[in-house]
Amino acid sequence: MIKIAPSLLAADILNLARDVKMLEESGAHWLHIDVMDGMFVPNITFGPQYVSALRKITNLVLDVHLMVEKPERYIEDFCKAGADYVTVHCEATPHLDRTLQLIKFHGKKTGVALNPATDVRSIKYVLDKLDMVLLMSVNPGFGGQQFIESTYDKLNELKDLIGERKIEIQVDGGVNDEIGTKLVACGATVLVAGSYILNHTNPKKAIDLLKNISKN
Ligand SMILES: O=C(CO)[C@@H](O)[C@H](O)COP(=O)(O)O
Ligand SMILES: [Fe+2]
Repeated sequence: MIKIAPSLLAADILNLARDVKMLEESGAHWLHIDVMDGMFVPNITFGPQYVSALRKITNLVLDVHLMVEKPERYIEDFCKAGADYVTVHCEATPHLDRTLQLIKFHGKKTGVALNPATDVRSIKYVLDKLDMVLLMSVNPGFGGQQFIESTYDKLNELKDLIGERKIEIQVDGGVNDEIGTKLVACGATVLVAGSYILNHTNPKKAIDLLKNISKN
């Protein structure tokens, strides 16, 4: 089954609890939390406090996407705040293997994110430590950007690299139902969608369309 992970970057920050309840009632599986530090990416967003506040109001999977330089500095904080998945960028640390071990040490699921220009082979030697790979289909930093078409080829390469291993394949950036259909055909198992879901006139309908992709 395809998992749908709305990005809270597109939620109304002053009505966060309302939006989370609406996403729960609309059938979202995960909540995707975009953490940006103003260094790895130009934008600044949320910290561990945001995750602990969410943890108090929802049982949905909290999927934390760290767009942060040297994420190893913050793994403990985000794990203790209640993250379920912690995803770090392979471009952001010289110590990817150690950082993944740290996430596992705290009992959480591991993810590695790859920017659009990063070769999938850069994660070849950490595959045995991964629960998820996140392919960025826009350049990280902002919601509402246009999907990058080369992501489909990259997905095919990633699937070959992963082989029979049980690793979730998440795609993040510019996803809608039409693009999602092609992504799932190429092997994506988790779809992140921010503006498509939260700016939709009927977010439940947007989630339903994404959820129904696997049945097509
Ligand atoms: O990580 C990021 C952006 O850096 C994403 O999670 C976006 O927040 C997705 O938003 P849309 O492209 O779906 O609007
Ligand atoms: Fe993200």
